[in-house]
Amino acid sequence: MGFLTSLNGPDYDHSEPQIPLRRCADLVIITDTPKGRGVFASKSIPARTILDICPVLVLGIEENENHIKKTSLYHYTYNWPIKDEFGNPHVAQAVIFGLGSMFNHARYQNVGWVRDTERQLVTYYSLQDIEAGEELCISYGDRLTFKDTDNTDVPSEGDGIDQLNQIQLD
Ligand SMILES: C[S@@+](CC[C@H](N)C(=O)[O-])C[C@H]1O[C@@H](n2cnc3c(N)ncnc32)[C@H](O)[C@@H]1O
Repeated sequence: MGFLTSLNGPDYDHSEPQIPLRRCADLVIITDTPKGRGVFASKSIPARTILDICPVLVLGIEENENHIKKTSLYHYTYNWPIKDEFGNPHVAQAVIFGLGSMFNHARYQNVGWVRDTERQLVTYYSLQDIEAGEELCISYGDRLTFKDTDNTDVPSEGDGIDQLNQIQLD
């Protein structure tokens, strides 16, 4: 069985209401980075280490449109697939508790994640060996609402290219 399969597979007994949680101990938050707060490795972390298993709050689509979109919380939400009463798919937003909301964006991310829609969890894991002192980042996609401090290739304002558009977390 593969590593990712084991995140959603036999490790979890879906008939049990009890969900095992795991967080890697070798992580710190640094508060004064160019990206604001960020998650960093305090020791080296091997590839495919589970970093955090985070519970999720799925927001109603109208709740998000009418309220959350007007607040800073919106910049911490993930796209979350849901189905309506007729089984039609929609994309809602979800607040991720735990470290999931603290990972900054990098185009070359070293953190991957797996969504468990049934149990409303996201599991984060290292995609590669990570050195002590390295920042742990996910990719938010290529439509960002902010200027990426890592990416010096972003065209300057006035180039007519609207790159800093909407956040897109998957
Ligand atoms: C989900 S939060 C990440 C945690 C955040 N840094 C904090 O201090 O709470 C997303 C916000 O972090 C900042 N951010 C994340 N990645 C960034 C990057 N590559 N360059 C600049 N700012 C970034 C942006 O302000 C973005 O709206």
